[in-house]
Amino acid sequence: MSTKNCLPLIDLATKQSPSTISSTQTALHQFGAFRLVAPKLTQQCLHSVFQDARAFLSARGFFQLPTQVKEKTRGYSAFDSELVRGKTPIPKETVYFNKKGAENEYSPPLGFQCSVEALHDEWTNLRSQLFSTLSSILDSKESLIGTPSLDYESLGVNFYDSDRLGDRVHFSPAHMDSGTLTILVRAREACDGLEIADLRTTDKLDSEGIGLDASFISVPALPDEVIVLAGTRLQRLLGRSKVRACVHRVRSPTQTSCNRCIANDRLSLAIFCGPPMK
Ligand SMILES: O=C(O)CCC(=O)C(=O)O
Ligand SMILES: [Fe+2]
Repeated sequence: MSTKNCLPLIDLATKQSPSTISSTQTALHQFGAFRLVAPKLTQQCLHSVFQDARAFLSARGFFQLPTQVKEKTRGYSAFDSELVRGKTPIPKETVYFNKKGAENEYSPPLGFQCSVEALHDEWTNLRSQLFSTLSSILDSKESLIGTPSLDYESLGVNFYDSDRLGDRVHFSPAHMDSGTLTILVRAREACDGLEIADLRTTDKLDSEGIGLDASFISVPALPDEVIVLAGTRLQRLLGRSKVRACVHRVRSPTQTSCNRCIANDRLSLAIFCGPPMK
């Protein structure tokens, strides 16, 4: 089953056709996900954010800084420090931006902050339109936009290094995100291990059960597109009959059946967000 057939592509610059509307309704129920045209986001990520995050040619990226420096940096979350379902460590490092938290000795390097800010500006141009399009596709009686308790944003740059994985097969075990939507931006490495569950292939409702039982499809990173995942908050708000929270996982490169995956490390950028006030 190819992603292009399963996950519809929304282009916010055009009116949604009846067939896009109906395939998006289906996809939100079957996978909790769809694709979004966002060339400015992917370009900013590839040409700027990811280069500041990872060593590139001669320049040292944030994740190659000494551990003692990273650990004192605001927003940094160390390797294996985050847990899925409160028990399984995730073999990744992340730096979170615009998340309220303890003040730390260091800020992320200025260039890195600026490139993330430029990407965030591109995202801000899409945010209201994405949520209003989603409301109309789902014919939602809940007003998504303008609800103070839903208006939040946090942005994380994730770094996965297969040298530190040991015998684990997943960079990220199957899980659901707890927010409203997650926008995932990745490098153009066609098949980078991201997989989502086909929720019609299982009766299980919890992410652990779904992870063990469901069929998963791989979601390649396509040029100029990002993936939008529904979180448990959107599922609760609109009801499981309309939207299911996406269960997703990331296979390590050695476990990916695609021989174009040669990179040992992997970067992704996740924007966790709810609808804005206007
Ligand atoms: O790295 C990815 O592609 C997935 C990241 C993810 O699932 C998350 O940050 O919640
Ligand atoms: Fe996630």
